[in-house]
Amino acid sequence: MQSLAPSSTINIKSILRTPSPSPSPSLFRHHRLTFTVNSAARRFDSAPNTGSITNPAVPPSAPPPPAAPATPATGGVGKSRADWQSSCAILASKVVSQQQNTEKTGGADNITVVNGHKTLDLVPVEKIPKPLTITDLSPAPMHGSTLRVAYQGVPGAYSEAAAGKAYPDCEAIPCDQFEVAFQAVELWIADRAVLPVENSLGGSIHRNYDLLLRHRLHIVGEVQLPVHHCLLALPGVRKEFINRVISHPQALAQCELTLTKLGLTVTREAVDDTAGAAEFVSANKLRDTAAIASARAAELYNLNILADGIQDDSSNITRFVMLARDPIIPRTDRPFKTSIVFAHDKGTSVLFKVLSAFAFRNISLTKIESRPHRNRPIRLVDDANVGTAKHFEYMFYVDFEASMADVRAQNALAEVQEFTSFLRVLGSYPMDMTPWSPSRGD
Ligand SMILES: O=C(O)C(=O)C[C@]1(C(=O)O)C=C[C@@H](O)C=C1
Repeated sequence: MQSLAPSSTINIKSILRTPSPSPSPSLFRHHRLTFTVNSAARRFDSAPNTGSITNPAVPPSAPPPPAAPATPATGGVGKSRADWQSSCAILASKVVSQQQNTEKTGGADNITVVNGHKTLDLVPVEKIPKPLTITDLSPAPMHGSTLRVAYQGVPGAYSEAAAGKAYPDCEAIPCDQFEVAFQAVELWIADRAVLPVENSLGGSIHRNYDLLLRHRLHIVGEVQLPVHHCLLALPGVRKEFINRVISHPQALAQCELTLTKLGLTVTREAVDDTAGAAEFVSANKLRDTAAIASARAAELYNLNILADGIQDDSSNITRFVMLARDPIIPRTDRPFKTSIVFAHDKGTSVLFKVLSAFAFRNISLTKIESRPHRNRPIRLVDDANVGTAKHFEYMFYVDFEASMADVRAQNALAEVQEFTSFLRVLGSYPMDMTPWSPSRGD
């Protein structure tokens, strides 16, 4: 994975207004994407719920990329997939013409006719383009051959490490908010986003569940990352000097007991990400503040490691999901997981009925999460319902261990749809099966 040095920030609006049709890759290499509300961005925020099953086995037609700036040209080949395909067609027709011409002239003449025009520089026979295969038709990077992966945070964040684990040769693009990572993919600035959804100690990262519903991206994979926290401070600073510890709220929660054991019953302050906390201590030369972050963050921001492995549990794992504009085609030849979200209007025991649709088919659930329904969070009930002052409405997120290509999953979902007023498949994707051991400092 290519690492990115942090520096000043740019915003999506300015990227979209860049007049050049091919923004330089270095633009991204040194900047962090920030959030500026613009009309394009708002369009995605308000994506309506369909209330119907979205089947990842049937990829929706991809939206056209936005204006030219977001679709850089790569060499002589066109910018979009359509350009690229028509380039292939032109090349192919050149080859045919060349062969015909060679037959006629014995190969002496290298001028030929393509689509009625005389042209030079024929494609040599040994470079005849290969026919398209099914892999050519799967979602491909739009920025040359390097996959661009958006993550929240600055270099040194665990999310950057997760992006590298998910896509080893990717170019990781730091974003200042989760929402920006979603938008970077929607606006074709990035090809994928890798975002945390739950941690073995701290629980769910609710913000990302809410954003999954508000945006139209698909879950195409998952990675589990052992998270090994360090306590970082400026060189020369000792633990006794510290009167404040800053980090991402999840990281603070994951180290709460250990901090107390270390005698650091000091102010704890939440910031956007762990590496950002390290960068802040370093940039402001704070001698009374420590950051909880990775060993890589210590290296990047020239901090010392005061304590290593300070997470309260050595098996501290964060699960990240990989998001893309298009779903992947589900398969049955390896373990798959499917994530859905649903809501129901009325009826009794709906949740029980939904869960039993999976239980009766021996499909294991790996996660269930409820979130207050954003549009109708609280409804007051009438006086007859004495004792229940308010009625909450929820969206339920469920992960189960089966592929959408598995007939059991299809039948279960058909049944779930009968009990629910809204159902969406967020993605059907290969399970991360890598065995993990207690987190190490890597
Ligand atoms: O702050 C970071 O480094 C992140 O990547 C975010 C995050 C999170 O959101 O949970 C990721 C992994 C750790 O659990 C702590 C923080």
